[in-house]
Amino acid sequence: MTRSSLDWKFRSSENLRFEERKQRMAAINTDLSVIGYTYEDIQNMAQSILKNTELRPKIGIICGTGLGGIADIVENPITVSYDTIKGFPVSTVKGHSGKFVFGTIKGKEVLLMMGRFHYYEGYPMWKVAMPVRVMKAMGIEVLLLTNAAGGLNQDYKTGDIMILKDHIDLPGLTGECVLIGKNDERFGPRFVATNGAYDVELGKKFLQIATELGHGSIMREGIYIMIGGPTFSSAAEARVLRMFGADAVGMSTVPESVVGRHSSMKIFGVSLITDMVDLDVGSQFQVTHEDVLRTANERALILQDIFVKFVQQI
Ligand SMILES: O=P(O)(O)O[C@H]1O[C@H](CO)[C@@H](O)[C@H]1O
Ligand code: HPA
Repeated sequence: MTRSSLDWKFRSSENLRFEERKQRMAAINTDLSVIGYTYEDIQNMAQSILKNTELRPKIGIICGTGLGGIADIVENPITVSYDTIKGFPVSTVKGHSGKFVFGTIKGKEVLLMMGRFHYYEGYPMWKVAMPVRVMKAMGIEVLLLTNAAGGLNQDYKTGDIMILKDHIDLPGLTGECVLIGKNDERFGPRFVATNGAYDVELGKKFLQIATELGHGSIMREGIYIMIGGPTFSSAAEARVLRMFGADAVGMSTVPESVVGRHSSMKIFGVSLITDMVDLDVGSQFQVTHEDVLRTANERALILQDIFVKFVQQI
């Protein structure tokens, strides 16, 4: 074979791979029979995002509903909108703006995800947490998860801040685990222990900083349970969740935590208790997304203060 025909063969196979990749990325967003992003898909997304910045942060923060204010503490922010990243899902929930923010907090490099994906938006579970794999591919080693959650523990109050000691993966327990599907060992092992997922030292540090800043009275440590949503729990359901041992309920975080653990990341999780879940069967109390956003807004400055010091000390 002559050199030029070899070149041609090489180039046409490259083109073919490019075409296949393009079709695959399109199918990922539209065809539910496509399960998962390949390792190469994830690497490509990570590389395309990193082209926007010279920063290479090791700390990643996922901002929960209404908690995007954490980005206000980021110095010299560089934003990368999700809709500019080929194959990346889009945010559809109010309070999730849909972009990555690179920058520094008191000089320490960070990467924020302003806008997470939820199962109730219609995304398959594997897609909900795939940004965590992209973050890992970008070099993130410590993952800080934040969320808005409803209080189940009757000692809690709206506005409390709960450090996650553990979680209950209700969808996972009922057959919708985020790691279902073909496993690529380059992401992590087939079977993964999720016990002890939340780093104890990070939890202690967060609590200590919050207490030093004078917020000790609103700090809690507890167990988060994930429900699929988008319905808020009925009182009878909430009683079951409480009986399971959960202190707070939400519709996110657990898939990200599981994928983070699968990817050998250090994980910290915190819930802002945006509302107290009614356990009184027959009560007409109805919580709304606006209630959640309002509490998140009210607590924004406190969370920012804690995060500035927390990130500095990681
Ligand atoms: O978990 P995050 O994304 O913080 O949001 C919580 O708030 C929304 C409900 O108001 C749900 O999406 C729930 O999961
Ligand atoms: N239930 C479920 N998810 C939530 C809640 C809640 O009360 N508040 C914020 N996210």
